Amino acid sequence: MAVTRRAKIVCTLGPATSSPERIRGLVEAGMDVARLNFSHGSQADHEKVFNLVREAARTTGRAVAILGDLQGPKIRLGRFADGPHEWRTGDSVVITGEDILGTRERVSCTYEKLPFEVKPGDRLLIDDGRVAVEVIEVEGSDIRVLVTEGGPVSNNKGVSLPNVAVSVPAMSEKDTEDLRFALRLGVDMVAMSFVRSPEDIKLAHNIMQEVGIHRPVMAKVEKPEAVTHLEAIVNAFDGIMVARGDLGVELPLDQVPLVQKRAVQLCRENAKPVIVATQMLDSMIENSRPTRAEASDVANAVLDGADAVMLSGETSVGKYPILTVSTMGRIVTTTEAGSIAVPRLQHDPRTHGGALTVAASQIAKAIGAKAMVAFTQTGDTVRRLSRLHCDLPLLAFTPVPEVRDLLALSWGVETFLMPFVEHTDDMFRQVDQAMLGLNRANPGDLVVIVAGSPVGTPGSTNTLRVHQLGSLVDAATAAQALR
Ligand SMILES: Nc1ncnc2c1ncn2[C@@H]1O[C@H](COP(=O)(O)OP(=O)(O)OP(=O)(O)O)[C@@H](O)[C@H]1O
Ligand SMILES: CC(=O)C(=O)O
Ligand SMILES: [K+]
Ligand SMILES: [Mg+2]
Repeated sequence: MAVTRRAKIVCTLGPATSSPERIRGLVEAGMDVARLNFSHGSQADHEKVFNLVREAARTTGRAVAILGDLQGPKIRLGRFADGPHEWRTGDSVVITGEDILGTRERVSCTYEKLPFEVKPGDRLLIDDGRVAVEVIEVEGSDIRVLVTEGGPVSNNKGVSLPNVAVSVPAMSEKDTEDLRFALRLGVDMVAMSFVRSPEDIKLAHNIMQEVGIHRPVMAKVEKPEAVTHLEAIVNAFDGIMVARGDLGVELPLDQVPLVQKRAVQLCRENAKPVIVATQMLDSMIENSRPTRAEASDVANAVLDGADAVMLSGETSVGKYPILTVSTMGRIVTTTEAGSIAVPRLQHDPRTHGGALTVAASQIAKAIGAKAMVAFTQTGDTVRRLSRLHCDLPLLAFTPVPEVRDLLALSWGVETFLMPFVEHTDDMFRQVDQAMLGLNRANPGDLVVIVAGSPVGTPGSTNTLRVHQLGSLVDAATAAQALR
């Protein structure tokens, strides 16, 4: 059974990737998760691409999950009446809390209280720090600023205030509406931006409760508060995105690499999926080849042990979206083919699931098994296998669609949505059907199966079986295979 790429690829969709052809191209190039970024575009735009992704997944037969990424409490510039402008160093311009259609000289921002929360001398960074301005004075709703580092400005660019604790709520009205919309649309998972506390997940859960649709929620780590409470946030949420774009503005830039490594390791210790995001192949927005530094960045995220790597502007607005995905896929595959191991877990797994999965991977290697298989109701067992980054194929069987969807993010996991298993014989039959039916292995090959008993009871992971494909083995045969 050939193992190809194991780390997953998340692609942000946008104007460059809104046509059926482009979306199909992304899927064929290896997109595992499509990110709908609610910071940009209308709900109608997102609905359109949502349907195109589902369509492309169906026609290609590839599993593609859809992530709805909420804007979060980010302050942004409003819209300009007449396209992008250049703010030159030394220019004096106005950012206003008033809701106006902007000009080069005066543009609105999405947080009307901003004029009351800044003071002369404060530094504002626009578009992930590409443009910097300093507050000169505040007159009513107008903040007069001096451009200290010039550059282009355009619609909805982010505004960060690294040293100002602004009092924006964790979910804006827009976020609430977008979340309701995304849930009803059918997204597979949700990301909350600018998470500051483990409690923030409750805001999403409340809305899920109200709508009656529950989906996994990822926390985007892009605030100093999230770095401070990282472990609690990893525990509270279903996974993490290291959102390096805003993180590198909110924190001194030089801290980003270590936060990335710490977040990836913490997620692995806790068996939660982790995405490394932003600027991974940034120069491919314009060029058909990435820089060597960018190739190394993707490779190093994989070697850190990330479950997934993400493309943003490269696929949403870039010139070479599909080429970028295939380039990223190649870098990942080549890196994984090298014999450099990801860091070891820093703790010895002690939960039943944790200990059993470590044993399963050792046994699988020792007996030359062709794959590891996990039966899971929550996804937890298979995430515990995934975090070990074992070379063998890793198959998850679950009757729960939401579990399959979140597993789209987990390193090396291929998921089969299967009917609920009542007896162990059903379990073996499902494995045979998947592996032999799809020509993934031959009769007589061994696989190691981890499951719970009684079968189908969440949290009961306690069974490890060696199964010979094509035979309904009993315990004696399994024991013999183990010898
Ligand atoms: N749907 C869209 N319509 C118009 N412009 C877009 C759209 N999506 C992205 N862009 C442009 O591409 C840039 C990069 O895209 P990306 O999706 O990474 O946005 P971002 O603002 O950096 O993300 P985030 O809000 O999550 O931090 C954006 O800043 C924006 O200028
Ligand atoms: C992805 C994202 O939101 C960031 O990097 O800031
Ligand atoms: K967003
Ligand atoms: Mg961000």
